[in-house]
Formats: sequence, structure tokens, C-alpha cells
Amino acid sequence: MKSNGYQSGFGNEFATEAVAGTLPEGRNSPQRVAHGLYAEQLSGTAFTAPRSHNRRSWLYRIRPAAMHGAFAPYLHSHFHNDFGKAPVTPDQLRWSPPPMPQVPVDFVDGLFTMAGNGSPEGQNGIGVHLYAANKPMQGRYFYDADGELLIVPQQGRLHIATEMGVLDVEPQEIAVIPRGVRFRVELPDGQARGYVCENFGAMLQLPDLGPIGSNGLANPRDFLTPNAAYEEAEGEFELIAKFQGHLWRAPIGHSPLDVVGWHGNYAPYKYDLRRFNTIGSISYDHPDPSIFLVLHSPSDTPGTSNMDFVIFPPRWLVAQDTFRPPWFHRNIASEFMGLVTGVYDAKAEGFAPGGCSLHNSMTGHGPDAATFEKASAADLSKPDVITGTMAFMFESRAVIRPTRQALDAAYRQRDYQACWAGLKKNFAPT
Ligand SMILES: O=C(O)Cc1cc(O)ccc1O
Ligand SMILES: [Fe+2]
Repeated sequence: MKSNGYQSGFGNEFATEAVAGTLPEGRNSPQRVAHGLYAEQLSGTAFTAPRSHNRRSWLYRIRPAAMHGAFAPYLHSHFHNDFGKAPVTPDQLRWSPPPMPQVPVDFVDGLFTMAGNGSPEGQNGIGVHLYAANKPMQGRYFYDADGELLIVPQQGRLHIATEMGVLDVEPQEIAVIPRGVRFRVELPDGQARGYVCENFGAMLQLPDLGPIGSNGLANPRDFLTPNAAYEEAEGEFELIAKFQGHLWRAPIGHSPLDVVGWHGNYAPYKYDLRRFNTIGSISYDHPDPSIFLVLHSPSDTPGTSNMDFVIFPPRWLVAQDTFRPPWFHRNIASEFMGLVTGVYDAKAEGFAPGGCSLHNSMTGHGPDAATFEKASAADLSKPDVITGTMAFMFESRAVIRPTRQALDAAYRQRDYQACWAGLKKNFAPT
């Protein structure tokens, strides 16, 4: 399915048609839809959610979403939401990048659950997954009823054909697929790897800017939503659903990516992280990482997110009389980090692109010994510039529980704590 271009803006009331005259005028559900299409509403928030948060779209499609065979369980042992009730280690955890698959694996089969909290049934929390794939999804479509998917490609482009149009994304861009939207992923570079945050809670939104003012951080017009594009294909296809933590498969005789036009504010989008307007200290001290917030899923407690998506992009460091890299710290929030490219400024070594780390609530962490030594002796009369990097964090108010398979993975760095072991005792009263 070819991209039909994008519309710009975050959460706008979009309107788009791949065939002229598809969208009804002045109503959503006329007695007969143009071109013999079916009308279908897709709502992502409660019907009665306040207008400022209400999200739904009207889809005009060749066949309604109801048309498919019966679902049967689809066994996929690596992609799930079993975060367990067992004791969770307070250790700092880090993983090297997972290897690329040695056998043909598509995007869905290539998902591997690293960690998570909450649950789909509770409609709060997140699932944190990695993907590594080398095969396009052909004749196979997927939707996630449990949460919206924030996809962070690390290696290889993704061609994401969705019901509502095409998202072409590359590393340093992100894609967000709303809960329930059906899609298929192709791999223009033959293989791909990256991270997925499955958000069971409130839909991702842009943060308020407070004293920053009316511009800055991620600017709404840089978010791109696809124009309608559809495929008209009949065959023996399969529809995979993720529902209540498990996968299901149903036969489907046609492509569900058959929406010819749609309007509304519930739709997939992409964003180029390189467009982020990074704000930092121009006097002294290293600010809290909330200054790097791209999108967040709020919880019922004001200012305390179900999930914050934070990035650490290229930027200037100019603060005076300041230890410039991230400080040593312990937080109530829990932090899962990944690295798309380059080097992260708190870790001289060991945190590789494609790798990840987990620092849970109140677990001490911060710069490794090499970073501490270097930054403590740096010449602050000159600005530092951080270039060619893109790290990110999925931060959650609740403890992020690593899965058994993540703890057992061969690529877990069992000696991670050693990165702080070389910190010297410098105490010298008087
Ligand atoms: O732990 C980390 O590296 C992420 C992080 C970065 C920062 O600049 C301040 C706090 C924080 O948790
Ligand atoms: Fe941290």
C-alpha cells in the first residue's frame, strides 16, 4: 500500500479521502454511503469523555470490521503481559542489544516482552517490548485492543500500512498506533529492530507547557497523520488480535486495510524526534528530565503520569559551576531506557544502541565512574555539545516489572553494577 502523504497537527479533526466524494457531508451515517462503502465509528475514549479529551473517527470502508472468522488462540510465548506477582529485584538492570533473528520472523512474531506494569483489564500501566524482525507481514494484519502502541525504531525503516493510511518511519522517528487500529508492517531495509511501549492507560497527549509558553518541546504541527489510503485485496488472510494480554487469530477473506476515507481525531501519527525543541539550563544545574518530555499518558493523579516518553537528543551544555551530565539520583518513578543511536551522556560504555536499562523506584543510579571522573574535571568555561545521539526513557509512576524471559536473556549484562564500582572515595574533611 503506497503512502498518500500526511496531514499535520496533533489530535486535530482530520478529514481525508483516497477517492473523491467519499466523505458524507453534514452527517456521519447517511442511509447509503458514497461509492457503496460502509460507515463505521471507531471510538478511543468513552462516548461521554469531556470534549477536550474525546477521540473518535468515522471510517468509510469496503467491508465493516465485523467481517472475519472466529478467533482461536494464537500461541506466541514471547509477547504477553505476564508481569507476574513474584518478588521484583531492586537491582539496576541493563541489556545489550538483542540479536537479529536467524530464521524468518515478522514484526508481530518478533515482539519480545521485557517488562511492564498494570494490566489491560485495569486500563493502566504499560507493556515494554523489543522487536527484531526480518520478514514483512504479508496477508497478515494485527491490532492491539489492550493499548496504544508507541513504536521507537532503532534500526531499519518500518512501512506501517494501517486502516487509516500509511506511516513510513525511520530510526529517530516514532509512530503511534491507537488501540484497535489494524495494521501490517513491511521492512524496506529487509530487517528492523526497536522498542514498543504498549500503553494500557490514558491516550498519549502533549504536555502542558506552563511557564515555557505557547511553543517548544514537541510542537503540535510536527506530528503527522496519514491521508487515507486503502488496499482492495481478497484472499486467505489472517487477523491477529491482542486481547487481554493474549494473542488470537481469525481467518479473514479480505484486507481489513480497506478504509477509503475517514474523518475524526482518533488516528495513527508519526513524529520526528529530531524536531524536538530541547530546553535546558543556561545558568547552573542540570534540570529534571521532565524538561525533555515528548508525550505522556496521564494518570488520575495530577502531574503523576502513567507513562512519560522522554528523549535525550543532541543539545548544548553550558551550565556553570555544575556537574553537567545526569546526576546521581533515586526517584519514586521507574525508568526504562533505550538508545536509538550514539552515546548517552551518563554512560561512557556499555549502554549500546539497541540496548536497554531498567532503574526501578528508589534504586540508586546515575553516571558511571568514567563519566563522573571526566565531568568532574571538565573545563566549564567552554560549552559542551552533545551530537549524534538519541536516547529515550519510558518512565512510569509504578514499578516496571522485568519479565522472567528478560532476566534470563543471554544478552542481559549480569555485571552492570560494576560500572559504578570504580567510583572513588574522595572524602577529605578539612
Ligand atoms: O537515569 C537516567 O539516566 C535518566 C535521567 C536523566 C537525567 O538527566 C536526570 C534524571 C534521570 O533519571
Ligand atoms: Fe534516572
